[in-house]
Amino acid sequence: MVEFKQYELPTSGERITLENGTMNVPNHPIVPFIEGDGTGPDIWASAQRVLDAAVEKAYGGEKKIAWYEVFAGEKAYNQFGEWLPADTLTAIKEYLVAIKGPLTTPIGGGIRSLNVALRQELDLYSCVRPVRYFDGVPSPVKHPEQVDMVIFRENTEDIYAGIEYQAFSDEVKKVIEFLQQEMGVNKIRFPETSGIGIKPVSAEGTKRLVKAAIDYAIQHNRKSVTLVHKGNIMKFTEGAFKNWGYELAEQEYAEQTFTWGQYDRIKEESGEEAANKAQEEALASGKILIKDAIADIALQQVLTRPNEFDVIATLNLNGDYLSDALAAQVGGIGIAPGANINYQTGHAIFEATHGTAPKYAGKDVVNPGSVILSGVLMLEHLGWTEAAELVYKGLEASISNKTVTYDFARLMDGATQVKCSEFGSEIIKNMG
Ligand SMILES: NC(=O)C1=CN([C@@H]2O[C@H](COP(=O)(O)OP(=O)(O)OC[C@H]3O[C@@H](n4cnc5c(N)ncnc54)[C@H](OP(=O)(O)O)[C@@H]3O)[C@@H](O)[C@H]2O)C=CC1
Ligand SMILES: O=C(O)CCC(=O)C(=O)O
Ligand SMILES: [Mg+2]
Repeated sequence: MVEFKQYELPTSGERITLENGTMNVPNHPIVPFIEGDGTGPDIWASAQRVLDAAVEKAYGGEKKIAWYEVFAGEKAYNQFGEWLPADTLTAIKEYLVAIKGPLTTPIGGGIRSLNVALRQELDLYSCVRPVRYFDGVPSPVKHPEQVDMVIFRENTEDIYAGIEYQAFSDEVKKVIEFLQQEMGVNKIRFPETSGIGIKPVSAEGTKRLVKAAIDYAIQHNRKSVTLVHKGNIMKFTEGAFKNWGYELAEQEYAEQTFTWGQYDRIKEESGEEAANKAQEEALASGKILIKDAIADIALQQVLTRPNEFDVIATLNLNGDYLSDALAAQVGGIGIAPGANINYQTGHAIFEATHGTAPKYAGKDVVNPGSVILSGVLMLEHLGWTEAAELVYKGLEASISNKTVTYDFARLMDGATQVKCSEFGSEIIKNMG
């Protein structure tokens, strides 16, 4: 039996478990939730109502989520004097699947990101962010319906891991001295006034992420996985990510994939025509194309040629940039869901792509769509697809009736602008 230092045990529900790779979901699973900072309480309240209504409607009361509040961020600090109490990690480890609102990270000083800490502590190495279009959502591009991509962002490494030394500190002096004296580095432009950030990227970290992306592509009949990297400049981190990605595909998925690495080798040995033919045949036989793109041009091409991108596997920072940019194409960050998953342990935290949007905190105005859709990803993860479908139905109808929150209303002709809580009610009403 789990023991908490400060939290009370859940009063109802049962544990979700993972045995031999199979998840067992009881009818009343305990699901820890973190409300979040800023707009978190508004969007979480709306999302919880929508998810409960969908489950109730889909299963007539037979299934029900036993929500269990755990704490992080400002609420945790105010109640327990800690930003991320150990009990929160214990609870998520114990109950496997959790959902959270956004948490604030100060810029340039103060605490490090609690969002990143949760991903690192639980080793949630895959940040999965599907980007798809819902009919009627206002978009800045001509063909938003062509956007149907799923980003697999490595979630534990890269410059995002937070290994940084502040300019003028004793630590940074040591690091710079080491680099200059032991490693012969003479390229630090202003060594006296530099901060230093370190970017670890490993073969294991890359391969488990790319494996998750390829597995997803196979399970969901996707056509390609694009490895997005800046390997021309950062050869041994981003370049290695590309090479390890191809290596994994060729070693572990030879039957299911064809890579641009293979294409290049055939081209070199037998010419372009032979390489084109080999690729065509592989794709015609249903193999998934594993290709790559350098991050800067990828950011342009997801916009100009969206139908050439399907599943994307990328490093932590590229994935962060790419997820907000892609969200814009299909109507913005108000409907951009995500999941942080470790496919081995089964631990998963579902969360929106956006942050706390502090200027709207407590105003009940922002779009709860991202957390609602993150909840839908969670329902799908639990196998509760009937409930997930109901939320999609309610959301699609609310958008097509043009009864929407401010972010959509400001771009839609003839829209009725509703509050965050009212949008939740609208979705529930439109579930049918
Ligand atoms: N996973 C997490 O918990 C994340 C946390 N953060 C943290 O959040 C804080 C604020 O970050 P910031 O850079 O301002 O980015 P935010 O994503 O919080 O907000 C930026 C803008 O996005 C729009 N937006 C955000 N959420 C919604 C929503 N639900 N509905 C409609 N529009 C929305 C608003 O645009 P507009 O002004 O046009 O209305 C808002 O001003 C920082 O501390 C950051 O570290 C950031 C990202 C992820
Ligand atoms: O942790 C944060 O504050 C920002 C995280 C973020 O932007 C993201 O995960 O997309
Ligand atoms: Mg981000």
